[in-house]
Amino acid sequence: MPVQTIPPASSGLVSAPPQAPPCRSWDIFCRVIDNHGDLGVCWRLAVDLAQRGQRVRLWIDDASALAWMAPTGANGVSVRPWAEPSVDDVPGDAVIEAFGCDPPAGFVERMAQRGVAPLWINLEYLSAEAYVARSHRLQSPQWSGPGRGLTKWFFYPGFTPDTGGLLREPGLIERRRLHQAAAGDGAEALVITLFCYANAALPSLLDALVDLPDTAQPGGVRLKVTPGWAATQVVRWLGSTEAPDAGTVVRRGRLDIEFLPYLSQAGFDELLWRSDLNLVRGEDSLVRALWAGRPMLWQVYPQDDGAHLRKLDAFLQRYFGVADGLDMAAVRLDVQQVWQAWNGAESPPSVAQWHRLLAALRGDWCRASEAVCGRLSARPDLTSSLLEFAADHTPERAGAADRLE
Ligand SMILES: Cc1cn([C@H]2C[C@H](O)[C@@H](COP(=O)(O)OP(=O)(O)O[C@H]3O[C@@H](C)[C@H](O)[C@@H](O)[C@H]3O)O2)c(=O)[nH]c1=O
Repeated sequence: MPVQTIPPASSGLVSAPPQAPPCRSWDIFCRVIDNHGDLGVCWRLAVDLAQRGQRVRLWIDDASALAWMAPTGANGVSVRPWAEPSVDDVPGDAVIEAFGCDPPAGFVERMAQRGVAPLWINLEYLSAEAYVARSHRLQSPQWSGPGRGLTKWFFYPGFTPDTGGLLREPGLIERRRLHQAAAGDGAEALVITLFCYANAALPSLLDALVDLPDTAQPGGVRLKVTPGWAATQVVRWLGSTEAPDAGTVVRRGRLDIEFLPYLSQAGFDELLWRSDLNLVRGEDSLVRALWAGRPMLWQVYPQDDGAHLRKLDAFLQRYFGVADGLDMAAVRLDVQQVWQAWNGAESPPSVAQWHRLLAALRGDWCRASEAVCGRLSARPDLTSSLLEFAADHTPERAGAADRLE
């Protein structure tokens, strides 16, 4: 494979490793608990590893969503049903257990029996909270059970250099910028993408969009509504009970509401790139909205004990820390407040507050979002960190380090 030329680190465009890493085989285990994020993250990681020359098997208990998320599959990724292994299923060089999903006991036994034990990684959820950096790369020796004698390593994605970083395929930001440049500035209508959970602040946004004065947005607004919670709530706000077919557009004043089908991940990313405001949820679409370089509001997966609000605060601190010094003073307070309200921590924003934010979408807020993307994407990405971790933990290297101590 040819050595790639990469721009200098200061440009923020570095996204390809300087040299192809040695080919290893990876097993990724994923259980679909709820929603689409578990599979979404595992699929992106599997494809990213495969595109960097690795061999990947993705073991999954429910692959049905791949029919729309990845209808064409991906070279180098083999999707396997979650099951006890057959005699031919020799564990690969590295085994990733996504989100503590407990691979089948028989597979873990095989890992312990392998001549050279695989590197066993528990890939955790993304958070900006402080425990992430503290827990990243901690090891947990297995004293009993099928994996006895093996070590499991905790690997945390994150926003800072002392974490595993964020998923970002090589060349992604460059491709996104080219796509946006080709689409040209400012389609007439303001485009807003809606992907959310049950959200008490949503009606206030819809009311504000219908009330948006002609002078504020002469081209009107196009709201793109994803299937599921988003569509159900918009339908309720429209006073209806049944979600219309995908592709249907409903008009209210100068607001066009378009009901979308499920898109492939690539199509979903492009949707975010073409939007002026991305309302996203969960961790995977949060990251993709950051890479879109456009204004966004994130709804954290709600938890009964309020843990999501701590997660939100930690993220906002990080986000506005990264945005420090950027020219978004005029909207900063509104963005922070509306972000809290979007997560139920405050009462829904007023129509006037929404209007102030909407007015900044193609101005300060947009420029700040691109700058935040540039700063975050200058850091190593998650797949590169995993490959580096695997290189540091090949048995030969680990053995050499042991001998030196
Ligand atoms: C709407 C849509 C989403 N997607 C993809 C993008 C993402 O990979 C995935 C959505 O994942 P997320 O953004 O993470 O949101 P989510 O809400 O679906 O997933 C969540 O589930 C909870 C159980 C977890 O605890 C959360 O951490 C989170 O992962 O679906 C498409 O590919 N096409 C689409 O049309």
